[in-house]
Amino acid sequence: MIEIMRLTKRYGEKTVLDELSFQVKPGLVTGFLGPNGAGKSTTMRVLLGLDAPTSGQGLVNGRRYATMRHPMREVGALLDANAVHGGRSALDHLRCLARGNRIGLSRVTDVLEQVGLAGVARRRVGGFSLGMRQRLGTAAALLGDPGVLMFDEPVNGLDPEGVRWIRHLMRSLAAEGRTVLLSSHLMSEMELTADRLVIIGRGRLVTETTVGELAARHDRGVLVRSPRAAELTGVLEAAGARVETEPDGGLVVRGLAVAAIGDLAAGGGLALHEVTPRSASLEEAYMELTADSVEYRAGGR
Ligand SMILES: Nc1ncnc2c1ncn2[C@@H]1O[C@H](COP(=O)(O)OP(=O)(O)OP(=O)(O)O)[C@@H](O)[C@H]1O
Repeated sequence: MIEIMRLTKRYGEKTVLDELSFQVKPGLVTGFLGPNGAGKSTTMRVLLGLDAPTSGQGLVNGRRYATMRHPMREVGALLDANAVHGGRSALDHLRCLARGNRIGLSRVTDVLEQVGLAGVARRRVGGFSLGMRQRLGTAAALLGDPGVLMFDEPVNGLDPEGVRWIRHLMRSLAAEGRTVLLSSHLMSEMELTADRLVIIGRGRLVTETTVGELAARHDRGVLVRSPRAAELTGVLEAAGARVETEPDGGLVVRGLAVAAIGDLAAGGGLALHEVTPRSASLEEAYMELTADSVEYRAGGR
């Protein structure tokens, strides 16, 4: 369990986190989304004791990171895949971490297998591609078999096979009952991986939701065409739908699912020539939600 409680972080005049509060529950993948500069990395850094909050706090299993005796056994994190000594081998890097955290060396072999790096374990990390470093960072996060895991943009640098692997790994870690927090600025990635979504912008909570809820909230109705549109409107409205007629005669129906519209039309003997759900894509919904909090935007918009 991760608890962010009224977390505020200022750098000089700049407020990076502004009374941010949310919780991340076990057994789920929680997607942590926000535009560039929203404060995702800063939140994770505070949780890991790498940055001190200006006020408020971030707790893992009810405790601050700094007070944990063997932190890697409680929380594993991948923040920056490049933050590793290039002169060492993957094996030495992990062994060193294991010793420092009183973790049995057999775990090193296990996690190297798990992330697919067993074959290159003795190679110098300096020669690793970004994707391989992401895997090594993931291995380090998993080393202490922690119940809480945090990954900052873990798919950066991974090829499609690697992206699929990470997605599967996140889901299986959550299925084992672990708390998984996964940051990204890409909704498309979260759509496939996350159960819950925590969306922030400019250091503030925009919304806590699920993929399904977000899609429903941005439902734009179902476009229906029928040669007997007026009669169909009556039937649908009688069933509780809100129906608007478009200039070209199409009906935009809200409050009824596609199947219900089809059934009602069939029941009334009314032919349908088109039934198209017009839900906004999750990406559009996310862009709308965060439009006011985008800090860095290309010119001309
Ligand atoms: N040490 C620092 N000093 C001053 N400002 C900082 C510092 N670290 C981060 N910031 C600022 O804090 C803001 C939030 O940064 P953060 O990296 O947490 O965002 P993010 O949501 O992770 O973004 P991204 O998706 O780009 O990684 C940014 O505007 C950044 O410039």
